[in-house]
Amino acid sequence: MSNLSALKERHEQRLRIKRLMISVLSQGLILLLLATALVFNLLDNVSPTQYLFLMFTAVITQSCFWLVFKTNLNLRFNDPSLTLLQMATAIVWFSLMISQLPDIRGSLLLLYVMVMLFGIFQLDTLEFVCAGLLSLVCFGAVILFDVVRINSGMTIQAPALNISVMQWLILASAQAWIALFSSYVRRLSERLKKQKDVLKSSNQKMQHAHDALEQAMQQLDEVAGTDDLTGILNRRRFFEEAEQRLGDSERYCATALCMIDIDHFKSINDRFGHQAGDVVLERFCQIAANCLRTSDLFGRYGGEEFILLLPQTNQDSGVKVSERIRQAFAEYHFEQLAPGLHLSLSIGITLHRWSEPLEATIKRADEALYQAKRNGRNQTVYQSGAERLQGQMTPKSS
Ligand SMILES: Nc1nc2c(ncn2[C@@H]2O[C@H](COP(=O)(O)OP(=O)(O)OP(=O)(O)O)[C@@H](O)[C@H]2O)c(=O)[nH]1
Repeated sequence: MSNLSALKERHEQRLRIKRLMISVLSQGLILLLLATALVFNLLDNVSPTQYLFLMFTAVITQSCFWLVFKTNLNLRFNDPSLTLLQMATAIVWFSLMISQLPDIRGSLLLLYVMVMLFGIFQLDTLEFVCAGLLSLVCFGAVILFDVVRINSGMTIQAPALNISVMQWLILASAQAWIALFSSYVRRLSERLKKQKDVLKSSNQKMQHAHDALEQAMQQLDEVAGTDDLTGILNRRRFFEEAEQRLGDSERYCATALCMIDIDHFKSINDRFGHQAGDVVLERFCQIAANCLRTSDLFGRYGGEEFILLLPQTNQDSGVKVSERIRQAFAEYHFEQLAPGLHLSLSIGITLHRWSEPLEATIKRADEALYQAKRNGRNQTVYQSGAERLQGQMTPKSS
């Protein structure tokens, strides 16, 4: 058995024991009510010995069930919950009790109905009908037992035969009604289950279609070289152009590289929807583009992360450009999404070292970006290769 199914089995076994505890509690409650009635002398025909006998049989039967569940013996049966067996035991026990309490027999018939409720979701129609018939047979046996004892000359307190027969008929009608009701409930729950499965599989199909569409759009973007949503360079084209620019650059000419990430962008999608997220991305690109020179390279690195290559830019100028973008974006009011909504950026910046691979520069800028996130976001962090220097930091609440 795999770990997962063992875990599931343990969980179900715990549920079965919980269900047993509910039945123990119900029986305990009935015994408590009986004890109260005895203490207040409301039951003339029940002796303490009879009461103790009822209690003893209840304890014995429920302990047996508890042991069976605890030792996992129940797993050998077709229905490991042993619902039918538990119901049958309860029916026999209630019949025993009913036979001893002729004064309140009419009201005690409710207990049979109560037992049937335990099986509504667990038993199939045939098992349910069998349980109902067992209750009728047991109650019939109680009436017959009274008749036999009266005919053999014993003086016992028992309802008149016609009343008993009437009670039996009422119980039979109630059980027939419950059997019909339970089969209706079962059919309904099976229908709901089927509908849920259909819904699940069509959701999966839609998800596959959505993924395929997204993949196709990504491939189109790749071919076009620009990002479909924002219109700036896509990752592949940015790399191609950046490699070329760095290859052509003079040894002593500084080039800065920035990684830019919109803070808490996921929460924008979650709060206002994916389309609102797209609007933010587009707006960010427009704001950033307005802060750049035509010679700067601006690309979408992926998701809500953007990349900037600033040729002929040293540390001071690079940090200034980053801060200009960060501040312009922070000042923008996204009132179409929510009144008073301002968003922020975290930016990591570094200088490209002559002849180092582009990936190494990006890695350093990325580290600076994560430092900016760790510092609390809404800021620019500069990282040179050897030491880390924090750039402008003007945290602004969004
Ligand atoms: N609307 C929209 N969302 C996107 C797009 N691409 C990626 N995303 C979403 O961007 C979110 C990125 O979330 P995270 O990586 O957790 O980052 P974050 O919420 O900004 O958190 P921090 O970076 O730690 O501040 C994910 O929910 C992606 O689904 C896109 O093109 N449009």
